[in-house]
Amino acid sequence: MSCKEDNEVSHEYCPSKAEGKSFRLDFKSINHNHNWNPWLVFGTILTLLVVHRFTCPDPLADVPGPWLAKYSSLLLAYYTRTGKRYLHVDRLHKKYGPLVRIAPNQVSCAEPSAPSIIYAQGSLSLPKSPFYRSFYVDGTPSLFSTQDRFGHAQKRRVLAHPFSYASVKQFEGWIRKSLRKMIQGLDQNCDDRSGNTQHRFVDLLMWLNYMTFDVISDLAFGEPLGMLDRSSDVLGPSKQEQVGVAAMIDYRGRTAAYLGLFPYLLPGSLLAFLPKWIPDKFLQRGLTGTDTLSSIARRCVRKRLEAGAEGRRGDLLDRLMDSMDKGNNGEEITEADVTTEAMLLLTAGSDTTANSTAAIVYWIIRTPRVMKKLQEEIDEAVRSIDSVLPVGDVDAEDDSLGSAVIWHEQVKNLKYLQATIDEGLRMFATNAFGLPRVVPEGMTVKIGDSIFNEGTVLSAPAYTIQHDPTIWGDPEVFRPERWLEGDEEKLRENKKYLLTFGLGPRACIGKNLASLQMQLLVATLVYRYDFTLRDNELKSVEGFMHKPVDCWVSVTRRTTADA
Ligand code: HEM
Repeated sequence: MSCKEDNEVSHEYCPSKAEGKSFRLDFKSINHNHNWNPWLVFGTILTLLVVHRFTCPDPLADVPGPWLAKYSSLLLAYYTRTGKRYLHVDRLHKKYGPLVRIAPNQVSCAEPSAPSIIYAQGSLSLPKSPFYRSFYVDGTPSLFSTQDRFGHAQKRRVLAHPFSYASVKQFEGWIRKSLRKMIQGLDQNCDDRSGNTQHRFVDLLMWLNYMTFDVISDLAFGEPLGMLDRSSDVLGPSKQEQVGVAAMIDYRGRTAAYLGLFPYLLPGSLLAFLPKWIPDKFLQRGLTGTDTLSSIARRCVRKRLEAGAEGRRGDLLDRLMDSMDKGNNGEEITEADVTTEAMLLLTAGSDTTANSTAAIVYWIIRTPRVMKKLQEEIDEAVRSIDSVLPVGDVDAEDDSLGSAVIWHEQVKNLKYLQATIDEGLRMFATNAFGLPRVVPEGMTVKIGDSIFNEGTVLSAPAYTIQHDPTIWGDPEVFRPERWLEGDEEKLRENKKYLLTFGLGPRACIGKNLASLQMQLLVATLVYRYDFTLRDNELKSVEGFMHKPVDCWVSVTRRTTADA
Protein backbone atom coordinates (compact mmCIF):
# COMPACT_ATOMS: atom_id res chain seq x y z
CA MET A 1 0.00 0.00 0.00
CA SER A 2 1.50 3.34 -0.98
CA CYS A 3 1.07 6.49 1.05
CA LYS A 4 -1.19 9.21 -0.39
CA GLU A 5 0.15 12.57 -1.51
CA ASP A 6 0.44 15.29 1.10
CA ASN A 7 -2.57 17.32 -0.06
CA GLU A 8 -4.96 14.35 0.05
CA VAL A 9 -7.09 13.48 3.08
CA SER A 10 -5.39 10.58 4.79
CA HIS A 11 -6.56 8.68 7.84
CA GLU A 12 -4.18 5.85 7.03
CA TYR A 13 -1.07 5.27 9.05
CA CYS A 14 1.97 5.86 6.88
CA PRO A 15 5.21 4.72 8.55
CA SER A 16 7.49 6.74 6.33
CA LYS A 17 5.69 9.99 7.16
CA ALA A 18 4.95 9.14 10.76
CA GLU A 19 8.56 8.73 11.82
CA GLY A 20 9.23 11.18 14.63
CA LYS A 21 5.65 12.50 14.48
CA SER A 22 2.40 11.48 16.04
CA PHE A 23 -0.52 10.33 13.88
CA ARG A 24 -3.05 13.11 13.44
CA LEU A 25 -5.81 14.22 11.15
CA ASP A 26 -4.75 16.80 8.60
CA PHE A 27 -7.38 19.52 9.05
CA LYS A 28 -5.88 21.67 6.28
CA SER A 29 -6.48 18.98 3.70
CA ILE A 30 -9.94 18.08 5.05
CA ASN A 31 -10.88 21.69 4.48
CA HIS A 32 -9.41 21.59 0.95
CA ASN A 33 -11.35 18.56 -0.24
CA HIS A 34 -14.69 18.83 1.55
CA ASN A 35 -15.33 22.58 1.63
CA TRP A 36 -15.16 22.33 5.41
CA ASN A 37 -14.50 25.83 6.63
CA PRO A 38 -13.36 25.94 10.26
CA TRP A 39 -14.02 29.70 10.42
CA LEU A 40 -17.62 29.08 9.39
CA VAL A 41 -18.02 26.45 12.11
CA PHE A 42 -16.34 28.68 14.70
CA GLY A 43 -18.48 31.67 13.60
CA THR A 44 -21.69 29.59 13.83
CA ILE A 45 -20.85 28.35 17.32
CA LEU A 46 -20.00 31.86 18.46
CA THR A 47 -23.22 33.28 16.96
CA LEU A 48 -25.26 30.61 18.77
CA LEU A 49 -23.52 31.47 22.03
CA VAL A 50 -24.12 35.21 21.55
CA VAL A 51 -27.82 34.56 20.70
CA HIS A 52 -28.07 32.38 23.80
CA ARG A 53 -26.48 35.09 25.95
CA PHE A 54 -28.84 37.79 24.64
CA THR A 55 -31.99 35.70 24.90
CA CYS A 56 -31.35 34.09 28.30
CA PRO A 57 -30.90 36.14 31.47
CA ASP A 58 -27.26 36.52 32.48
CA PRO A 59 -26.93 36.59 36.28
CA LEU A 60 -23.22 37.49 35.98
CA ALA A 61 -23.75 40.39 33.54
CA ASP A 62 -22.42 42.92 36.09
CA VAL A 63 -19.18 41.07 36.77
CA PRO A 64 -16.35 42.57 34.69
CA GLY A 65 -14.05 40.44 32.55
CA PRO A 66 -12.92 39.81 28.99
CA TRP A 67 -15.87 39.75 26.54
CA LEU A 68 -15.17 36.18 25.36
CA ALA A 69 -15.53 34.88 28.95
CA LYS A 70 -19.26 35.78 28.79
CA TYR A 71 -19.76 33.26 26.00
CA SER A 72 -17.20 30.53 26.40
CA SER A 73 -14.37 28.98 28.44
CA LEU A 74 -12.07 29.05 25.42
CA LEU A 75 -9.82 31.82 26.68
CA LEU A 76 -9.34 30.09 30.03
CA ALA A 77 -8.82 26.78 28.20
CA TYR A 78 -6.11 28.35 26.02
CA TYR A 79 -4.13 29.62 29.01
CA THR A 80 -4.67 26.37 30.90
CA ARG A 81 -3.31 24.44 27.98
CA THR A 82 -0.23 26.65 27.75
CA GLY A 83 0.39 26.15 31.50
CA LYS A 84 -0.05 29.84 32.42
CA ARG A 85 -3.62 30.07 33.69
CA TYR A 86 -2.62 31.67 37.01
CA LEU A 87 -0.77 34.49 35.20
CA HIS A 88 -3.74 35.09 32.90
CA VAL A 89 -6.12 35.32 35.88
CA ASP A 90 -3.63 37.55 37.73
CA ARG A 91 -3.48 39.94 34.74
CA LEU A 92 -7.30 40.01 34.59
CA HIS A 93 -7.49 41.00 38.27
CA LYS A 94 -4.95 43.77 37.70
CA LYS A 95 -7.12 45.05 34.83
CA TYR A 96 -10.68 44.49 36.11
CA GLY A 97 -10.43 44.47 39.92
CA PRO A 98 -11.04 41.91 42.66
CA LEU A 99 -13.98 40.11 41.01
CA VAL A 100 -13.49 38.86 37.45
CA ARG A 101 -15.64 36.68 35.24
CA ILE A 102 -13.26 34.10 33.77
CA ALA A 103 -15.82 31.82 32.06
CA PRO A 104 -19.60 31.98 31.43
CA ASN A 105 -20.48 30.70 34.93
CA GLN A 106 -17.14 31.21 36.72
CA VAL A 107 -15.96 34.13 38.82
CA SER A 108 -12.47 34.51 40.23
CA CYS A 109 -12.56 36.34 43.56
CA ALA A 110 -9.35 38.00 44.75
CA GLU A 111 -11.05 39.94 47.56
CA PRO A 112 -9.12 39.29 50.80
CA SER A 113 -12.37 38.00 52.36
CA ALA A 114 -12.97 35.50 49.52
CA PRO A 115 -10.86 32.47 50.60
CA SER A 116 -12.59 32.07 53.97
CA ILE A 117 -16.04 32.36 52.30
CA ILE A 118 -15.41 30.09 49.30
CA TYR A 119 -13.56 27.45 51.33
CA ALA A 120 -15.72 27.80 54.47
CA GLN A 121 -16.12 25.02 57.01
CA GLY A 122 -19.34 23.37 58.21
CA SER A 123 -22.80 24.04 56.85
CA LEU A 124 -21.55 27.01 54.79
CA SER A 125 -19.00 24.91 52.91
CA LEU A 126 -19.35 24.89 49.12
CA PRO A 127 -18.98 21.59 47.22
CA LYS A 128 -16.33 21.04 44.59
CA SER A 129 -17.44 21.98 41.08
CA PRO A 130 -17.95 19.45 38.23
CA PHE A 131 -14.39 20.36 37.14
CA TYR A 132 -13.14 17.63 39.51
CA ARG A 133 -14.82 14.89 37.50
CA SER A 134 -11.82 15.15 35.17
CA PHE A 135 -9.81 13.44 37.93
CA TYR A 136 -12.02 10.35 38.18
CA VAL A 137 -10.17 7.12 37.45
CA ASP A 138 -12.20 4.61 35.41
CA GLY A 139 -15.30 6.56 36.42
CA THR A 140 -14.50 6.20 40.16
CA PRO A 141 -14.23 9.35 42.32
CA SER A 142 -11.50 9.57 44.97
CA LEU A 143 -11.28 11.42 48.27
CA PHE A 144 -9.90 14.37 46.29
CA SER A 145 -12.27 14.38 43.34
CA THR A 146 -15.61 13.42 44.87
CA GLN A 147 -18.22 16.18 44.81
CA ASP A 148 -20.45 14.37 47.27
CA ARG A 149 -20.03 15.99 50.68
CA PHE A 150 -21.30 13.00 52.65
CA GLY A 151 -19.19 10.53 50.68
CA HIS A 152 -16.20 12.79 51.17
CA ALA A 153 -16.60 12.90 54.94
CA GLN A 154 -16.74 9.07 55.00
CA LYS A 155 -13.58 8.71 52.95
CA ARG A 156 -11.77 11.40 54.86
CA ARG A 157 -12.43 9.65 58.17
CA VAL A 158 -10.55 6.57 56.91
CA LEU A 159 -7.37 8.57 56.29
CA ALA A 160 -7.63 11.24 59.00
CA HIS A 161 -5.76 9.23 61.63
CA PRO A 162 -2.82 8.02 59.50
CA PHE A 163 -2.23 11.61 58.38
CA SER A 164 -2.37 13.06 61.91
CA TYR A 165 0.83 14.65 63.19
CA ALA A 166 1.44 11.78 65.64
CA SER A 167 1.13 9.12 62.90
CA VAL A 168 3.27 11.03 60.44
CA LYS A 169 6.04 11.28 63.06
CA GLN A 170 6.11 7.47 63.05
CA PHE A 171 7.00 7.61 59.35
CA GLU A 172 10.12 9.71 59.98
CA GLY A 173 12.38 6.63 59.86
CA TRP A 174 11.16 5.79 56.35
CA ILE A 175 11.60 9.36 55.21
CA ARG A 176 15.14 9.59 56.59
CA LYS A 177 16.06 6.32 54.87
CA SER A 178 15.19 7.85 51.49
CA LEU A 179 16.76 11.19 52.41
CA ARG A 180 20.06 9.43 53.17
CA LYS A 181 20.01 7.86 49.71
CA MET A 182 19.37 11.25 48.17
CA ILE A 183 22.31 12.75 50.11
CA GLN A 184 24.56 9.94 48.88
CA GLY A 185 23.47 10.68 45.31
CA LEU A 186 24.10 14.42 45.69
CA ASP A 187 27.49 13.78 47.36
CA GLN A 188 28.60 11.95 44.24
CA ASN A 189 27.78 15.04 42.20
CA CYS A 190 29.48 17.46 44.56
CA ASP A 191 32.10 19.96 43.61
CA ASP A 192 35.42 19.37 45.31
CA ARG A 193 35.47 20.75 48.87
CA SER A 194 39.11 21.87 48.47
CA GLY A 195 37.97 24.68 46.20
CA ASN A 196 38.67 22.79 43.01
CA THR A 197 35.36 23.92 41.57
CA GLN A 198 34.08 22.22 38.44
CA HIS A 199 30.48 23.45 38.55
CA ARG A 200 28.95 20.15 37.60
CA PHE A 201 25.26 20.96 37.56
CA VAL A 202 22.55 18.62 38.84
CA ASP A 203 18.81 19.04 38.55
CA LEU A 204 17.83 19.30 42.20
CA LEU A 205 14.16 19.01 41.26
CA MET A 206 14.68 15.51 39.83
CA TRP A 207 16.48 14.36 42.98
CA LEU A 208 13.67 15.75 45.11
CA ASN A 209 11.19 13.93 42.89
CA TYR A 210 13.04 10.60 43.30
CA MET A 211 13.05 11.12 47.05
CA THR A 212 9.38 12.10 47.47
CA PHE A 213 8.16 9.38 45.06
CA ASP A 214 10.14 6.76 46.96
CA VAL A 215 8.75 8.00 50.28
CA ILE A 216 5.12 8.07 49.21
CA SER A 217 5.28 4.76 47.33
CA ASP A 218 6.86 3.24 50.44
CA LEU A 219 3.95 4.55 52.54
CA ALA A 220 1.10 4.12 50.10
CA PHE A 221 2.14 1.07 48.07
CA GLY A 222 4.17 -0.83 50.60
CA GLU A 223 7.51 -0.50 48.79
CA PRO A 224 9.63 2.31 47.36
CA LEU A 225 9.50 2.60 43.59
CA GLY A 226 13.33 2.49 43.73
CA MET A 227 13.92 5.79 41.93
CA LEU A 228 16.77 6.85 44.21
CA ASP A 229 18.54 3.51 43.64
CA ARG A 230 18.25 3.88 39.88
CA SER A 231 18.61 7.71 39.78
CA SER A 232 15.67 7.60 37.44
CA ASP A 233 11.89 7.90 37.56
CA VAL A 234 11.40 5.55 34.61
CA LEU A 235 9.73 2.48 36.05
CA GLY A 236 9.65 -0.39 33.66
CA PRO A 237 10.46 -1.84 30.29
CA SER A 238 6.92 -1.54 28.88
CA LYS A 239 6.34 1.29 26.38
CA GLN A 240 3.91 3.13 28.70
CA GLU A 241 6.25 2.93 31.68
CA GLN A 242 9.17 4.29 29.67
CA VAL A 243 7.79 7.77 30.37
CA GLY A 244 9.07 9.08 33.72
CA VAL A 245 6.51 9.07 36.55
CA ALA A 246 7.01 12.83 37.17
CA ALA A 247 6.15 13.52 33.52
CA MET A 248 3.14 11.16 33.68
CA ILE A 249 1.74 13.00 36.70
CA ASP A 250 2.41 16.31 34.99
CA TYR A 251 0.59 15.24 31.79
CA ARG A 252 -2.32 13.92 33.84
CA GLY A 253 -2.64 17.17 35.84
CA ARG A 254 -2.45 19.37 32.75
CA THR A 255 -4.96 17.31 30.80
CA ALA A 256 -7.37 17.18 33.74
CA ALA A 257 -7.09 20.95 34.33
CA TYR A 258 -7.94 21.50 30.65
CA LEU A 259 -10.73 18.91 30.25
CA GLY A 260 -12.26 20.06 33.55
CA LEU A 261 -13.33 23.25 31.76
CA PHE A 262 -15.63 21.21 29.52
CA PRO A 263 -17.95 19.34 31.94
CA TYR A 264 -19.96 17.81 29.06
CA LEU A 265 -16.86 15.73 28.21
CA LEU A 266 -16.40 14.37 31.74
CA PRO A 267 -17.53 11.12 33.41
CA GLY A 268 -21.27 11.09 34.01
CA SER A 269 -21.95 13.07 30.80
CA LEU A 270 -23.21 11.78 27.49
CA LEU A 271 -20.01 12.72 25.63
CA ALA A 272 -17.62 11.31 28.22
CA PHE A 273 -16.38 8.73 25.69
CA LEU A 274 -15.15 11.45 23.33
CA PRO A 275 -11.79 12.60 24.79
CA LYS A 276 -10.29 9.11 24.21
CA TRP A 277 -11.00 9.51 20.50
CA ILE A 278 -9.85 13.07 19.94
CA PRO A 279 -6.57 12.89 17.98
CA ASP A 280 -4.79 15.41 20.17
CA LYS A 281 -1.39 14.47 21.58
CA PHE A 282 -1.88 16.75 24.61
CA LEU A 283 -5.06 14.91 25.65
CA GLN A 284 -3.84 11.43 24.74
CA ARG A 285 -0.61 11.55 26.73
CA GLY A 286 -2.56 12.75 29.80
CA LEU A 287 -5.11 9.94 29.47
CA THR A 288 -2.37 7.36 28.86
CA GLY A 289 -0.51 8.70 31.92
CA THR A 290 -3.64 8.16 34.04
CA ASP A 291 -4.05 4.59 32.74
CA THR A 292 -0.41 3.75 33.42
CA LEU A 293 -0.46 5.24 36.93
CA SER A 294 -3.63 3.38 37.77
CA SER A 295 -2.19 0.10 36.51
CA ILE A 296 0.90 0.63 38.71
CA ALA A 297 -1.41 1.26 41.68
CA ARG A 298 -3.53 -1.80 40.81
CA ARG A 299 -0.42 -4.00 40.66
CA CYS A 300 0.81 -2.83 44.08
CA VAL A 301 -2.59 -3.21 45.78
CA ARG A 302 -3.03 -6.70 44.31
CA LYS A 303 0.44 -7.74 45.46
CA ARG A 304 -0.30 -6.57 49.01
CA LEU A 305 -3.69 -8.29 49.06
CA GLU A 306 -2.08 -11.54 47.91
CA ALA A 307 0.60 -11.26 50.60
CA GLY A 308 -2.20 -11.35 53.23
CA ALA A 309 -1.36 -10.79 56.89
CA GLU A 310 2.39 -11.28 56.27
CA GLY A 311 2.51 -8.24 54.00
CA ARG A 312 1.11 -5.86 56.60
CA ARG A 313 3.43 -3.13 57.90
CA GLY A 314 1.18 -0.47 59.43
CA ASP A 315 1.40 1.94 56.50
CA LEU A 316 -1.21 3.93 54.57
CA LEU A 317 -2.10 1.01 52.32
CA ASP A 318 -2.93 -1.12 55.38
CA ARG A 319 -5.28 1.62 56.55
CA LEU A 320 -7.04 1.70 53.20
CA MET A 321 -7.38 -2.07 53.14
CA ASP A 322 -8.74 -2.08 56.69
CA SER A 323 -11.56 0.11 55.42
CA MET A 324 -12.30 -2.59 52.85
CA ASP A 325 -12.80 -5.14 55.62
CA LYS A 326 -14.93 -2.84 57.75
CA GLY A 327 -17.14 -1.58 54.95
CA ASN A 328 -18.44 1.96 54.78
CA ASN A 329 -21.71 2.15 56.68
CA GLY A 330 -23.04 -0.82 54.80
CA GLU A 331 -21.63 0.36 51.46
CA GLU A 332 -19.00 -2.02 50.21
CA ILE A 333 -15.49 -0.62 49.65
CA THR A 334 -13.95 -2.49 46.77
CA GLU A 335 -10.44 -3.19 45.58
CA ALA A 336 -11.05 -0.62 42.82
CA ASP A 337 -11.82 2.03 45.47
CA VAL A 338 -8.61 1.20 47.35
CA THR A 339 -6.62 1.34 44.11
CA THR A 340 -8.09 4.76 43.29
CA GLU A 341 -7.12 6.13 46.71
CA ALA A 342 -3.64 4.58 46.56
CA MET A 343 -3.10 6.19 43.18
CA LEU A 344 -4.38 9.50 44.56
CA LEU A 345 -1.80 9.39 47.35
CA LEU A 346 0.98 8.73 44.84
CA THR A 347 -0.07 11.58 42.55
CA ALA A 348 -1.07 14.10 45.24
CA GLY A 349 1.72 13.41 47.69
CA SER A 350 4.90 13.21 45.65
CA ASP A 351 5.72 15.90 43.11
CA THR A 352 3.76 18.54 45.07
CA THR A 353 6.28 18.19 47.90
CA ALA A 354 9.25 18.01 45.51
CA ASN A 355 8.10 21.07 43.53
CA SER A 356 7.49 23.13 46.66
CA THR A 357 10.86 22.17 48.17
CA ALA A 358 12.72 22.97 44.95
CA ALA A 359 11.09 26.42 44.83
CA ILE A 360 11.90 27.12 48.49
CA VAL A 361 15.56 26.08 48.06
CA TYR A 362 15.76 28.16 44.87
CA TRP A 363 14.64 31.29 46.73
CA ILE A 364 17.04 30.60 49.59
CA ILE A 365 19.98 30.26 47.16
CA ARG A 366 18.93 33.44 45.35
CA THR A 367 18.96 35.35 48.63
CA PRO A 368 22.43 34.85 50.24
CA ARG A 369 21.39 36.86 53.31
CA VAL A 370 18.64 34.32 54.02
CA MET A 371 20.94 31.35 53.31
CA LYS A 372 23.50 32.64 55.84
CA LYS A 373 20.91 33.30 58.56
CA LEU A 374 19.31 29.91 58.03
CA GLN A 375 22.62 28.04 58.08
CA GLU A 376 23.49 29.78 61.36
CA GLU A 377 20.15 28.77 62.90
CA ILE A 378 20.48 25.15 61.79
CA ASP A 379 24.18 24.84 62.77
CA GLU A 380 23.28 26.09 66.22
CA ALA A 381 20.33 23.66 66.52
CA VAL A 382 22.47 20.69 65.45
CA ARG A 383 25.16 21.63 67.98
CA SER A 384 22.73 22.08 70.86
CA ILE A 385 20.42 19.11 70.21
CA ASP A 386 22.96 16.51 69.15
CA SER A 387 21.62 13.46 70.95
CA VAL A 388 18.17 12.50 69.79
CA LEU A 389 16.52 9.14 69.82
CA PRO A 390 16.02 7.25 66.58
CA VAL A 391 12.41 6.95 65.49
CA GLY A 392 11.19 3.49 64.60
CA ASP A 393 13.26 0.38 63.99
CA VAL A 394 13.50 0.88 60.20
CA ASP A 395 16.02 3.59 60.84
CA ALA A 396 19.38 1.90 61.11
CA GLU A 397 21.71 4.88 60.73
CA ASP A 398 24.51 4.79 58.23
CA ASP A 399 27.65 5.93 60.07
CA SER A 400 29.45 7.02 56.95
CA LEU A 401 27.01 9.90 56.69
CA GLY A 402 27.49 11.01 60.32
CA SER A 403 24.81 13.48 61.31
CA ALA A 404 24.20 14.46 57.67
CA VAL A 405 20.47 13.87 57.81
CA ILE A 406 18.78 16.17 60.23
CA TRP A 407 16.31 14.81 62.80
CA HIS A 408 12.91 16.39 62.92
CA GLU A 409 13.38 16.81 66.66
CA GLN A 410 16.35 19.10 65.96
CA VAL A 411 14.54 21.48 63.66
CA LYS A 412 10.81 21.24 64.30
CA ASN A 413 10.75 24.42 66.43
CA LEU A 414 13.15 26.53 64.38
CA LYS A 415 11.30 29.77 63.71
CA TYR A 416 13.45 31.10 60.89
CA LEU A 417 13.38 27.75 59.07
CA GLN A 418 9.56 27.69 59.22
CA ALA A 419 9.35 31.34 58.15
CA THR A 420 11.62 30.58 55.17
CA ILE A 421 9.46 27.62 54.13
CA ASP A 422 6.26 29.68 54.41
CA GLU A 423 7.82 32.54 52.46
CA GLY A 424 9.01 30.18 49.69
CA LEU A 425 5.50 28.70 49.45
CA ARG A 426 3.99 32.19 49.31
CA MET A 427 6.37 33.39 46.58
CA PHE A 428 6.11 30.35 44.36
CA ALA A 429 2.48 29.31 44.99
CA THR A 430 2.49 25.57 44.26
CA ASN A 431 -1.27 25.85 44.40
CA ALA A 432 -1.60 28.88 42.14
CA PHE A 433 -4.93 27.89 40.68
CA GLY A 434 -8.20 29.20 42.06
CA LEU A 435 -9.69 25.90 43.33
CA PRO A 436 -13.27 25.88 41.97
CA ARG A 437 -16.33 25.49 44.24
CA VAL A 438 -19.96 25.67 43.17
CA VAL A 439 -22.80 27.50 44.91
CA PRO A 440 -25.24 24.67 45.73
CA GLU A 441 -28.96 24.57 45.12
CA GLY A 442 -31.01 26.92 47.29
CA MET A 443 -28.00 28.91 48.48
CA THR A 444 -26.51 32.32 47.62
CA VAL A 445 -23.03 33.56 48.44
CA LYS A 446 -22.05 37.18 49.09
CA ILE A 447 -18.53 38.35 48.34
CA GLY A 448 -17.83 42.07 48.64
CA ASP A 449 -21.00 43.74 47.37
CA SER A 450 -21.88 40.96 44.92
CA ILE A 451 -24.30 38.11 45.48
CA PHE A 452 -23.85 34.86 43.57
CA ASN A 453 -26.68 32.44 42.88
CA GLU A 454 -26.72 28.64 42.79
CA GLY A 455 -24.73 27.13 39.96
CA THR A 456 -22.06 29.85 39.95
CA VAL A 457 -18.52 28.50 40.17
CA LEU A 458 -16.33 30.58 42.50
CA SER A 459 -12.60 30.39 43.11
CA ALA A 460 -9.98 32.36 45.06
CA PRO A 461 -6.78 32.68 42.97
CA ALA A 462 -3.97 31.66 45.32
CA TYR A 463 -1.11 33.24 43.36
CA THR A 464 -2.88 36.61 43.10
CA ILE A 465 -3.81 36.65 46.79
CA GLN A 466 -0.29 35.60 47.84
CA HIS A 467 1.10 38.49 45.76
CA ASP A 468 -1.46 41.13 46.73
CA PRO A 469 0.41 44.33 47.79
CA THR A 470 -2.52 45.42 49.99
CA ILE A 471 -1.99 42.27 52.08
CA TRP A 472 1.79 41.86 51.96
CA GLY A 473 3.22 45.35 51.27
CA ASP A 474 6.26 44.14 49.29
CA PRO A 475 4.97 40.84 47.81
CA GLU A 476 7.73 40.46 45.21
CA VAL A 477 10.49 40.44 47.83
CA PHE A 478 11.54 37.11 49.36
CA ARG A 479 11.57 38.13 53.01
CA PRO A 480 11.00 35.36 55.60
CA GLU A 481 11.06 37.99 58.36
CA ARG A 482 7.48 38.97 57.41
CA TRP A 483 6.36 35.73 59.12
CA LEU A 484 8.05 36.71 62.36
CA GLU A 485 7.26 40.38 62.78
CA GLY A 486 4.13 42.18 63.99
CA ASP A 487 1.61 41.06 66.59
CA GLU A 488 -0.03 37.66 66.92
CA GLU A 489 -3.18 38.77 65.14
CA LYS A 490 -1.26 39.99 62.08
CA LEU A 491 0.65 36.69 61.94
CA ARG A 492 -2.60 34.68 62.14
CA GLU A 493 -4.05 36.88 59.38
CA ASN A 494 -1.01 36.19 57.13
CA LYS A 495 -1.51 32.44 57.54
CA LYS A 496 -5.10 32.80 56.28
CA TYR A 497 -3.78 34.18 53.00
CA LEU A 498 -1.23 31.41 52.46
CA LEU A 499 -3.33 29.04 50.35
CA THR A 500 -0.67 26.41 49.54
CA PHE A 501 -2.62 23.58 51.16
CA GLY A 502 -6.09 24.93 50.48
CA LEU A 503 -8.57 25.80 53.22
CA GLY A 504 -11.74 24.30 54.71
CA PRO A 505 -13.03 20.73 54.62
CA ARG A 506 -11.22 19.93 51.37
CA ALA A 507 -7.82 21.26 52.49
CA CYS A 508 -4.82 19.01 51.97
CA ILE A 509 -4.95 15.92 54.15
CA GLY A 510 -1.21 15.35 53.62
CA LYS A 511 -0.11 18.72 55.04
CA ASN A 512 1.60 17.20 58.12
CA LEU A 513 3.50 14.71 55.99
CA ALA A 514 4.50 17.37 53.44
CA SER A 515 5.55 19.82 56.18
CA LEU A 516 7.69 17.23 57.95
CA GLN A 517 9.39 16.30 54.69
CA MET A 518 9.98 19.91 53.72
CA GLN A 519 11.51 20.71 57.12
CA LEU A 520 13.85 17.70 56.92
CA LEU A 521 14.76 18.35 53.30
CA VAL A 522 15.39 22.09 53.52
CA ALA A 523 17.30 21.80 56.82
CA THR A 524 19.44 18.90 55.59
CA LEU A 525 20.28 20.48 52.24
CA VAL A 526 21.12 23.87 53.70
CA TYR A 527 23.13 22.33 56.54
CA ARG A 528 25.21 20.08 54.32
CA TYR A 529 25.75 22.06 51.12
CA ASP A 530 26.41 25.38 49.51
CA PHE A 531 24.70 25.82 46.15
CA THR A 532 25.15 27.88 43.02
CA LEU A 533 22.23 28.37 40.65
CA ARG A 534 22.80 27.74 36.96
CA ASP A 535 19.87 29.94 35.88
CA ASN A 536 18.73 33.03 37.68
CA GLU A 537 15.10 32.50 36.70
CA LEU A 538 12.97 29.61 37.95
CA LYS A 539 10.91 28.61 34.90
CA SER A 540 7.57 27.09 35.79
CA VAL A 541 4.46 25.57 34.29
CA GLU A 542 0.97 25.04 35.70
CA GLY A 543 -1.25 21.99 35.30
CA PHE A 544 -3.53 21.40 38.24
CA MET A 545 -0.61 22.46 40.44
CA HIS A 546 2.17 24.91 39.64
CA LYS A 547 5.65 23.40 39.28
CA PRO A 548 9.19 24.44 38.41
CA VAL A 549 10.34 23.04 35.06
CA ASP A 550 13.75 22.21 36.59
CA CYS A 551 16.21 23.56 39.15
CA TRP A 552 19.82 23.15 38.05
CA VAL A 553 22.41 23.81 40.74
CA SER A 554 26.04 23.03 41.47
CA VAL A 555 26.56 21.55 44.91
CA THR A 556 29.56 21.92 47.27
CA ARG A 557 29.94 20.28 50.68
CA ARG A 558 30.06 22.92 53.42
CA THR A 559 33.31 22.93 55.40
CA THR A 560 31.59 24.10 58.56
CA ALA A 561 29.03 21.27 58.68
CA ASP A 562 30.36 18.36 60.71
CA ALA A 563 28.52 15.94 58.46
C1 HEM B 1 3.73 20.65 49.48
C2 HEM B 1 3.01 19.61 49.16
C3 HEM B 1 1.53 19.64 48.93
C4 HEM B 1 0.75 20.65 48.44
C5 HEM B 1 1.19 22.02 47.96
C6 HEM B 1 -0.61 20.16 48.43
C7 HEM B 1 -1.70 20.92 48.05
C8 HEM B 1 -3.01 20.48 48.16
C9 HEM B 1 -4.17 21.32 47.91
C10 HEM B 1 -4.13 22.78 47.51
C11 HEM B 1 -5.27 20.55 48.11
C12 HEM B 1 -6.73 20.98 47.94
C13 HEM B 1 -7.16 20.65 46.54
C14 HEM B 1 -8.56 21.11 46.20
O1 HEM B 1 -9.28 21.66 47.01
O2 HEM B 1 -8.93 20.89 45.05
C15 HEM B 1 -4.81 19.23 48.45
C16 HEM B 1 -5.65 18.16 48.68
C17 HEM B 1 -5.20 16.89 48.94
N1 HEM B 1 -3.89 16.51 49.15
FE1 HEM B 1 -2.27 17.72 49.13
N2 HEM B 1 -0.62 18.87 48.88
C18 HEM B 1 0.66 18.52 49.21
C19 HEM B 1 1.08 17.32 49.74
C20 HEM B 1 0.28 16.22 49.91
C21 HEM B 1 0.69 14.94 50.43
C22 HEM B 1 2.10 14.62 50.94
C23 HEM B 1 -0.39 14.10 50.36
C24 HEM B 1 -0.54 12.66 50.76
C25 HEM B 1 0.33 11.78 50.72
C26 HEM B 1 -1.49 14.87 49.84
C27 HEM B 1 -2.76 14.38 49.62
C28 HEM B 1 -3.87 15.16 49.36
C29 HEM B 1 -5.23 14.63 49.29
C30 HEM B 1 -5.63 13.18 49.47
C31 HEM B 1 -6.06 15.72 49.04
C32 HEM B 1 -7.59 15.71 48.91
C33 HEM B 1 -8.17 16.03 50.28
C34 HEM B 1 -9.70 16.10 50.34
O3 HEM B 1 -10.34 16.45 49.34
O4 HEM B 1 -10.22 15.81 51.40
N3 HEM B 1 -1.06 16.14 49.57
N4 HEM B 1 -3.44 19.22 48.51
